[in-house]
Amino acid sequence: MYLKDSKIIVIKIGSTLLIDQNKKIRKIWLSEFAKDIRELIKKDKKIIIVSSGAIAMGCKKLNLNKKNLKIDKSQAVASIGQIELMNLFSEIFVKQKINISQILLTLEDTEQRRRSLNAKRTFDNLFQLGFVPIVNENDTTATTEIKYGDNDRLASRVAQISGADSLILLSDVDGLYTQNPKIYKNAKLLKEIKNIDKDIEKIATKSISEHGTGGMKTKIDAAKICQLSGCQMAIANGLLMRPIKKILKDNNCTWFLPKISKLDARKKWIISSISPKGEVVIDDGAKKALSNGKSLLAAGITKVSGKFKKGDHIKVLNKKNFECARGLSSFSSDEILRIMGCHSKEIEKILGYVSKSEVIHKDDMVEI
Ligand SMILES: Nc1ncnc2c1ncn2[C@@H]1O[C@H](COP(=O)(O)OP(=O)(O)O)[C@@H](O)[C@H]1O
Ligand SMILES: N[C@@H](CCC(=O)OP(=O)(O)O)C(=O)O
Repeated sequence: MYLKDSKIIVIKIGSTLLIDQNKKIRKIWLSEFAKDIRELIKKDKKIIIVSSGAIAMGCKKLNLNKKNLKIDKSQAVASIGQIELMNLFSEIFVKQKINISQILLTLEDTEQRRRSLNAKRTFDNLFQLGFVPIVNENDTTATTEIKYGDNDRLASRVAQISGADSLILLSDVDGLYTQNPKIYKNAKLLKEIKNIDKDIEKIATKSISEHGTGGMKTKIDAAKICQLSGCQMAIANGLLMRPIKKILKDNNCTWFLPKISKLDARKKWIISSISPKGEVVIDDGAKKALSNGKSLLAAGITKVSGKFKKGDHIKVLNKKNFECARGLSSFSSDEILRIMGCHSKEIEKILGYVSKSEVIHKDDMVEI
């Protein structure tokens, strides 16, 4: 599918792209990149940018060297640099009429299910409002043990949470090479990777630049997360002007292909929920419909138990009280109490507002 057909795209920008070796901000580059984003938005794509650079921008302002910073100092530097970073985006993106917002995440925000669902909701709402979220790690509060430390893995979690089709890690090289191309001039670019084996892990080494953090190692970790989320991931050269246009035109980068589809990844996540919040019992007609791959409608529900909210994981039981499916409810338990046994057409009248017609949509449900 690659980029052309992706609806939700996460793009990660490394610090090296925003600040050059002489500590100069690469404004022209960012302006060109903003044009790329404008083009994608025009094609109705939803974009999330994950941008590094808080520490690099803070170091620039304070005239410090990133390599010698201790963790507590770097947290203060990040807090100073994050404003600089967002001011930079704001100044440049406004010229392309792109609305931006800021989201600062910690490891806990992406690893705890409820918090990650909240983050997903915020992304969805920002898309609806027509804003491009710009994400960074909340470096000011994250300490070593609870820190991503690199935005490559953070970006892959953001891609997973937002249900992205593609993640692009823009770096200072064309992609993953057989050896570090900054050291070995005859290294060869690998264009497509289906399986991340030991050989791939071995060639992905650290960065040699002052501002880069994880090198290829953390990009491979990110690729592994993407492969299991049904998201394709590219490492591409961001130093070029209009880097996204270049990918669309030449595709001269490294693509990591997902191991499962996005739908399967979602279903795997649904089935692996450890604590469903409630249950609904269904009649034989509804059971038959589920076995035929249909959604669960209110008409087939005979009982509801537990207290749950819209979007929560629930169990579906047959009339003998055996679990036959699991899914994400489109209604709260209180709402289901009022609409169960009713025809879908009646729901709006009963609840007094417009809502979905399925209690669990087939894409949000796994049969057991
Ligand atoms: N096998 C490899 N192929 C490409 N780059 C590699 C490889 N091994 C190590 N690298 C290093 O990874 C760097 C990119 O990562 P990094 O500096 O962390 O950038 P970013 O800011 O984009 O995260 C390259 O500049 C290169 O020095
Ligand atoms: N959150 C940090 C980013 C750390 C990071 O991943 O940097 P990079 O390797 O340049 O993408 C910052 O904003 O400085």
